[in-house]
Amino acid sequence: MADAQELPDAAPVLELLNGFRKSKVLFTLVSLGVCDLLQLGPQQQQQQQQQQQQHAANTASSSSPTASAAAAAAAGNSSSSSRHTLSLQQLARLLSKEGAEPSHDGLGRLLDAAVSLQLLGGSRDGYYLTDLAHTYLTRDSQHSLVGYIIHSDSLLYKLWGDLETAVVTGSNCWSWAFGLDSADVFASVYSNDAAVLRFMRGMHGLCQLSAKPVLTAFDLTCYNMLVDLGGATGALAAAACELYPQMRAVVFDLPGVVTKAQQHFAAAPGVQGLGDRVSWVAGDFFAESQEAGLPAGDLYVLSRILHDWEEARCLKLLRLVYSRLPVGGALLLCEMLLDESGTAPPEVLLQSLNMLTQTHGRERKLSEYSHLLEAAGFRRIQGRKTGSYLDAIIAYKDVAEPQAP
Ligand SMILES: C[S@@+](CC[C@H](N)C(=O)[O-])C[C@H]1O[C@@H](n2cnc3c(N)ncnc32)[C@H](O)[C@@H]1O
Repeated sequence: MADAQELPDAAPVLELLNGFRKSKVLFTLVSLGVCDLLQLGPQQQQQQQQQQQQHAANTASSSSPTASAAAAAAAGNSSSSSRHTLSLQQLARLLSKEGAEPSHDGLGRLLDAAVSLQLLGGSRDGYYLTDLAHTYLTRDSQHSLVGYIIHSDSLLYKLWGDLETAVVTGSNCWSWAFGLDSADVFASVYSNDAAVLRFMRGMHGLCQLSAKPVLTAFDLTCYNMLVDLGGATGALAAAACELYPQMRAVVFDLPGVVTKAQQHFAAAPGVQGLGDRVSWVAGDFFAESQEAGLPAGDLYVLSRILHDWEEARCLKLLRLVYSRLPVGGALLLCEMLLDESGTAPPEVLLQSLNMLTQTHGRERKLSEYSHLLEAAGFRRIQGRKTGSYLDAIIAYKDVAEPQAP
């Protein structure tokens, strides 16, 4: 047996072994709403409690300010230089459910772990949000990742719990983890109204992270009408209109998603103010008769769409886009690019496993996207690593009909 000195350091194994614990601290901190409470601070908390009491006493009053209005006001006032602090006792009281406070011991351990992970600062006498948490872990932040964190906690964590089965069978985990339909992925993702909104909030936050880098990876100044297929909340479409003053955009998505986008996101920061430059159309890009359904444009976008599907459906969608584009038009793909070796970067390989647990798709190399795009008729295909969450690929329609392969 090898001498102890010859053993490789076990630290990387222990780091991997414990990785899920860190994720779960983040998930629990956010799902309990600790960061939102710290963002509000004691004054706003008191104000909010008074408003709730007033509201309860006078339910007829429709002009009572809401908690989120108070949160927005607090968000406006809050900065890293004027941090709110709440003690363990205060937080426990604010987190009471039906009069029962959470265990001070349990909550204290969670909060101290969050301090060690640089999500919070302070100690039991007074915790506060770090800049990181203030920006990404509060619901009302313009850059909030709370939606994707809640989605990860409520769905992905359980789907990944069945990774071994996914690996052995080569298919997603919806039926094992939730008893849902593994064949109809989006029917499973959108299993109820709350799930639709949760997924959309998740997509919104992540999309905002890389919208600018993917939209500036290539020169898009000559396009006037962007069609974002599967564009969900309109985050990317809105960012495109902000970056390119000549551009208008239409977001195409499933009917239930479009309804929610119009209800909940049309007034979101970044989307609001663009007037009628961003609009939504409901439909199904896999429906049989698509000629009339898909909006017309000179720049189509597929952002995190192809990674949901196997090659046959990707090709079907790419051929449809090609047929709808005018000559001179382009398609922008926003996806994570695998290196040509197929063994890096790690985050893309992990995302490909993530797609295995929940979709029919995978992450791909530029050469694999090129192959699909060429088969659909596209030419002059270029890929760019953006250094951000998503990479960009552009492909052009130079001739009216796809050439025979
Ligand atoms: C992974 S999300 C990507 C959302 C957005 N493009 C982004 O990057 O944040 C996939 C999107 O495709 C939409 N979608 C799935 N199947 C669709 C279909 N058959 N027709 C239209 N949209 C669809 C979903 O509703 C969802 O908004």
